[in-house]
Amino acid sequence: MKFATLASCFERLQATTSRIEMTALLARLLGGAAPDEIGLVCYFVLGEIGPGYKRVSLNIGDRAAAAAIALAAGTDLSAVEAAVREFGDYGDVAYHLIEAPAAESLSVTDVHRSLSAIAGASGPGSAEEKKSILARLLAAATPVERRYLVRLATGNMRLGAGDMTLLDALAEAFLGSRAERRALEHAYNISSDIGLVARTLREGGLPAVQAITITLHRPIRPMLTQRVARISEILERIGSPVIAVEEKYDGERIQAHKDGNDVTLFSRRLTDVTDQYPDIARHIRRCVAADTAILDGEAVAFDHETGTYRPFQALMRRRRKYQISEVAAEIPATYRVFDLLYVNGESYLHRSYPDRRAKLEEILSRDDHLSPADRIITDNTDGITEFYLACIERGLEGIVCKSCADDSFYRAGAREWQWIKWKSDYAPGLSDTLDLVIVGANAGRGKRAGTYGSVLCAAYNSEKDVFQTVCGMGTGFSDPDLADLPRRLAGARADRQPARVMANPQAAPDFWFLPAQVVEVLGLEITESPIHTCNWDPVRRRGLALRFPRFVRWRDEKSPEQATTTAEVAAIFHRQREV
Ligand SMILES: Nc1ncnc2c1ncn2[C@@H]1O[C@H](COP(=O)(O)OP(=O)(O)OP(=O)(O)O)[C@@H](O)[C@H]1O
Repeated sequence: MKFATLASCFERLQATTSRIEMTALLARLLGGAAPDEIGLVCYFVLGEIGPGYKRVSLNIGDRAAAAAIALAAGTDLSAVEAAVREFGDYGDVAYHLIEAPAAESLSVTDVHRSLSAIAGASGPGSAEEKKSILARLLAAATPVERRYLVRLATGNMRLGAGDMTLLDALAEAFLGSRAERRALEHAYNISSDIGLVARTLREGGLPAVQAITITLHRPIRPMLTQRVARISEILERIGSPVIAVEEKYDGERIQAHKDGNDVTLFSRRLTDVTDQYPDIARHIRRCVAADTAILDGEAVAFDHETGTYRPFQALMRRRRKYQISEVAAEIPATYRVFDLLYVNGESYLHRSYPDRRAKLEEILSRDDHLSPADRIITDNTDGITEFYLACIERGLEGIVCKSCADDSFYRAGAREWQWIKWKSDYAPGLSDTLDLVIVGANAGRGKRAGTYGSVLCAAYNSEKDVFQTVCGMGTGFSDPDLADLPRRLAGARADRQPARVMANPQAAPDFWFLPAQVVEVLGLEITESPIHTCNWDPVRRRGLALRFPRFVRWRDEKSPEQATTTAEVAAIFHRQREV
């Protein structure tokens, strides 16, 4: 496939404000891709050059992009900088500034090869090498291609298509309808690699996709928890006669892959964080009695002298330090394992939670640094409440209740009623904060001139793969947070309402943003609203809104699709009413 075909599809994707049209455009594009290209096309659409978990970084910053554009255009840096002031985007600068006619016709594979060479360049002289590879690509390209080459290289693709939109498009192209997306989702959930799913589908059809299996060092998308409004609802919601109540740790979710002595650790966003936790990798080598295994658990900072857990912030301090081995000694992390997904070549996803837990206990030799999550088994609410209070006393964040039924499988990537969390109350009305996605902002006035006065926040509708607004938020920010807002949001600026953002005209902000930044928000209650589109009822012309939202913190470890869902907001609203 010619890269020009891709670039012209990208132009159309950017111009559309309809998700259905976006899916149709992508389906047509994917339908025309050859087996060895289709995976690359998927990565490019997502603004990447490989599966997200591989952490392939091109490391082309604004300065390097400017230098490459100058080289390809035969001008100096000051001309590029002037054009950046005029157009505001390096892709547009490359489009306008480089005048040479396209030297050759680039294929998708050519572009991927060159970008991979840029990613692979390291050591002294690599900055020069990256610049000249990019300049050569730009010189060979047409103006529209240049726009997207620069956006790919600088990590600013901003097409607004997410992985679920791509799965819909693949289903439409190869299985006849978007309704078939579910058939592809499982393969994606256990491989976290949309390129692989696309390639397999293109080559071998649905049976081949269904044969995709768990592979070590390739992350599985994590199973997630639901929430309820009252502790007394937990048993009824889970629906199994006995449940397990586990301690809830306030640390970082870590999926550990052990392959002999080779250990890989993945974060909640499925990036490789092995370098961040050399201590945990060591404990896993020592304490896991299996040749191969995939564990799910939480890394928590633990004070071995006092035997108490330390807060999430302590763990995050490790991240900022360069010399991780030194900080690891100062702030040791322990690994509390709550699930087993795979052992000695066998998937455990379709085993019940009690079976998985029994095997987990069999293969773990527990010590201070690594142990299965502490828990009780109970059939009554008093038992749950007692354990919860004891957890809070020990400085934990709360509990996670889990079904023990025969069908309590590990549902990769799903948020269902098999796992329910209960945390200490943050606010009188809500039992939890929401994680929302910033999709817009209003200009600041007075004291806030130069930054934003408020941001427009949205929840994720996972059924439709769109973002629906829930509130405008202007309070809770510290002065430094406020001052930093424009920088934080700069990369996501969009010149019109993005296709996957649903907002009513009354809520239209001064500036739009593509869904990228996730923020934790505290609020008083959920109410009906004629303005916000969360769970929009077209007949009553009402959605749901969060009242009195306050900024709590940034959730950089979450992707927009991992934000609070509109279904969760609806569940909170209905339960609030019952109370
Ligand atoms: N015993 C446990 N079982 C499952 N998850 C646990 C447990 N202890 C701690 N956790 C953590 O709790 C998280 C879910 O609760 P929480 O609301 O704190 O996190 P979140 O990031 O806001 O939500 P989510 O991960 O569900 O999107 C899990 O992702 C996991 O990292």
